[in-house]
Amino acid sequence: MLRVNGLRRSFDGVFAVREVDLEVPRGELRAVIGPNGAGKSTLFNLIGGQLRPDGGEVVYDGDRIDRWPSHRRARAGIGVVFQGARVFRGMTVLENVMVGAHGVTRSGFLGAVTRAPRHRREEREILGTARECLARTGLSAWADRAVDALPLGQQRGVQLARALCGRPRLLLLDEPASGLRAAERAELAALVENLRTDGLTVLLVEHDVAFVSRLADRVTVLDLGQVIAEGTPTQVRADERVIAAYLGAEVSA
Ligand SMILES: Nc1ncnc2c1ncn2[C@@H]1O[C@H](COP(=O)(O)OP(=O)(O)OP(=O)(O)O)[C@@H](O)[C@H]1O
Repeated sequence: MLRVNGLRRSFDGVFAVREVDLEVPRGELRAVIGPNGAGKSTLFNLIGGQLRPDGGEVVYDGDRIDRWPSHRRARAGIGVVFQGARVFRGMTVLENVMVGAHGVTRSGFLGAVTRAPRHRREEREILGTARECLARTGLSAWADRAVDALPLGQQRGVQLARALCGRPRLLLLDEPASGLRAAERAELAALVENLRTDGLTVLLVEHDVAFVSRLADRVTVLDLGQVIAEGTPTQVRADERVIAAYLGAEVSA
């Protein structure tokens, strides 16, 4: 489903991602972990299309996509939930989720605003999709509530539902559990697990090893922009290079 070969990206001459190889089969939930500054978000943005690589390639479903703009990747089925993403305040939960579908309709958001007949038809389709995605994330009962009124855990659910509205086949999640309380993390984990059971391929970038251990089929560990280990959660947790990278980060923090 996703193959990354020799991917490189530097900022001001310093490598953030250095010769990274990654292969994620269809239907797998892959976690990418690593200490602060390991290059996780950079890798995420190189796959999602927010950044261009200096070298190497990203192949998605047989197509080389590393020069494609992010909206083309979205249309091809790559859904993204960014680190620290915000909900649209002042809008309802349902409206927040509908925004996710506008990007993939032919008329887009502008068409929805001008309300031509075809756009009205698309608007109805979008509404249906949004309701379906809210149901998938267990948020239907909140559809007409102001999104600001929801606790942070459920706001993350709204972001997930918004990404699902684009009907992704590969879902990229950057630290979705950050800032959540233990019970909210558990709920989010259950939600992500359900998506995987539905057949979605998921790439989950996360700092917290415990969170991914329960969820991931396999884990790729980055440190200083390079892959230092890859395997099942049990394998990487026992890996000496991984332990050293995390301990080193704590000592220097
Ligand atoms: N836009 C940028 N401009 C300059 N340097 C950057 C930029 N983005 C990332 N970096 C640098 O690249 C390195 C990797 O950063 P990145 O954010 O990818 O790591 P990370 O593993 O996601 O860290 P965190 O867990 O803290 O989010 C860091 O040294 C960072 O300072």
